[in-house]
Amino acid sequence: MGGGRKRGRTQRRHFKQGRENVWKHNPQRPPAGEGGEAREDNPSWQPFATENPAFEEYYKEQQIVSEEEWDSFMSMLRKPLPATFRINASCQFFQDICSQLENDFRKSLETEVTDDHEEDAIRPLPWYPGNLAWHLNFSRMQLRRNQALESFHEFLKRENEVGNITRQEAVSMVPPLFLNVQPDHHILDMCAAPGSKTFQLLEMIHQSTKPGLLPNALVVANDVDVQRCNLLIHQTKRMCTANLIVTNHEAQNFPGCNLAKFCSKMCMDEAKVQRLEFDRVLCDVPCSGDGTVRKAPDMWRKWNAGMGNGLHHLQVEIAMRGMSLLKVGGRMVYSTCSMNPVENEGVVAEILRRCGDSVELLDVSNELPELARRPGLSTWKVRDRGSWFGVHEDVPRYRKHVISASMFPSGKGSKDSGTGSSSVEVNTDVADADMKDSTDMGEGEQETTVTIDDSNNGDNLKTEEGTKVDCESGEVTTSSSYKKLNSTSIRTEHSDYPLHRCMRIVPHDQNSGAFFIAVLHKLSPLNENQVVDGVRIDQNISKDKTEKLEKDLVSHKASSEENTVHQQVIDNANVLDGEQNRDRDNKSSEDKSSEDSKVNVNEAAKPRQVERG
Ligand SMILES: C[S@@+](CC[C@H](N)C(=O)[O-])C[C@H]1O[C@@H](n2cnc3c(N)ncnc32)[C@H](O)[C@@H]1O
Repeated sequence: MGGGRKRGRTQRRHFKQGRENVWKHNPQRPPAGEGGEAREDNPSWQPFATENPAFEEYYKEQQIVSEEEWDSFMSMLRKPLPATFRINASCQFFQDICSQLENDFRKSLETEVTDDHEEDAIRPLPWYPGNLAWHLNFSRMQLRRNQALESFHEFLKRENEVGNITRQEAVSMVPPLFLNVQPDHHILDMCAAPGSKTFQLLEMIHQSTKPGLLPNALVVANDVDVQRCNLLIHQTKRMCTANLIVTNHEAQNFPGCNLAKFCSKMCMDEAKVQRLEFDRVLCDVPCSGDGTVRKAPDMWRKWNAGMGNGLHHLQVEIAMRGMSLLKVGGRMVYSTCSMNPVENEGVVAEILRRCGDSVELLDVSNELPELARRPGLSTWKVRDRGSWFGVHEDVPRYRKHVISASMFPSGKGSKDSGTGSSSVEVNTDVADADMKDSTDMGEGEQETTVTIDDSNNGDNLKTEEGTKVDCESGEVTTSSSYKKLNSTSIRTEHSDYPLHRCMRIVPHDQNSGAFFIAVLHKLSPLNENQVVDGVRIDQNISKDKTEKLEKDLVSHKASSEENTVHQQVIDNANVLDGEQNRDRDNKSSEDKSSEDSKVNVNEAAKPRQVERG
């Protein structure tokens, strides 16, 4: 307990220091001595600059909302985000908490309503099942400062601390709901920290289990950042569950795990080792986070188009690893708190391209009907160093290693694609982004920390030929092959995939943050080419590469046969999926045919053309 208190204080100190840094950069900082603390109730003064012309230009061009609603969209983005929380339906005092909210607070807080559009001080979110999620007509700041709200604030803090409620941004509660979790599921949360969605998943598996009994389900919550894993553990220990494993891996290289069901002697027999496959995968990837701007207003200052471009490949690789770890018949939800199509529809389209007929994008329009959402985009553009590109072919050759074909709607690369379309690295050339989620934070937790190295995305950028390009005007001041394309006259393309099935949540539809969600269903095992090191199936793999793949597959098989490990969960880092499955009794899988997963090495090494259209 003492340690927890200490950590809380340290986090608060870091949070304050973070604020101070924001103040330093904020030209609208109130003059000293004018009592100038951030005051949301003073309309004439904003604690942060809530403008960024590049941001506005970008999203206007991407047409994420219509021209008519642009002003409502922008003005909602500039408003502080109302606080929301979720009740833990698996907790002992669940009924008492519900009745306290309905019968006491809902009435006693009525007089505190300040928003003309809202009648209730607190109300359940209509789309969340069982009235378990609540919306407050107060921001977190108001909650802290308003005397009349003090007892309510104390209630929230107390119940949050013991795990009876969780303070979490409304839109962040959406992805787990689309997983349709059952109490016997194996669930992988690939990028889990700080753990709000993990907690939600734990609530779901415990909710339908009788008190005192443990569900058969297992949640594996992973994050690459060890400090954030600490936050994740701190968050999830409130659940007192035995059904959680926290891991610290790169999600894109998440190891294949085998379950040894019986005692160690039996494990000697390879036939008894069972591969751990997941019925559900949550792929809530690191993203530019611009959908959280209402909660993290320093995003206005930090935002640049390169942030999304720089994360696209990592997001694809994480999602592909998730897909390969998913059982046939299972669901994976891909989500971001970004509005950027390069991080959203662009990634989903690339997953569909790589997985071919093995994966479908589900139409979930009949699930959570009260949740206001918009269809995903089928057309978008890519912005790089001040220029817009609608097709990959128009990207200058020397930028093709950064701006790859997979970022575009068709995913089709030009002949001079360079390595771009098969790159699996995070493009630190574009933005060195250390993305932190800010959708879910309780009291005393840290606020968003987004560290973007935008040195390459400043106003004036140097091209590789040493030519200066003005990012916003796009003017080239000396001769260069990097020519500005007028965004209205550029060629654009349309994706053939049913990307309208993706869901976009926009802030002005239901007074929330912005979010992106896609629900994917695995229909059959992935072809090995689809998962091996991100090798693109739509490329002609050279003979050399094919031979190398064959060799790797054979040598992997040999080594995995030599190294039979005897432990309860056997961790085979970075092994190829199908290969690992081979020759094993794979009864746990819902595979429609276990024969499907027995891939012939020579067959597997051949490129398979499954791209549509
Ligand atoms: C959007 S946040 C996740 C929020 C979390 N799902 C929740 O609801 O609380 C993204 C997380 O991805 C983690 N991350 C970044 N790169 C990663 C990688 N390569 N593998 C695994 N996790 C990664 C970050 O540390 C961060 O905690």
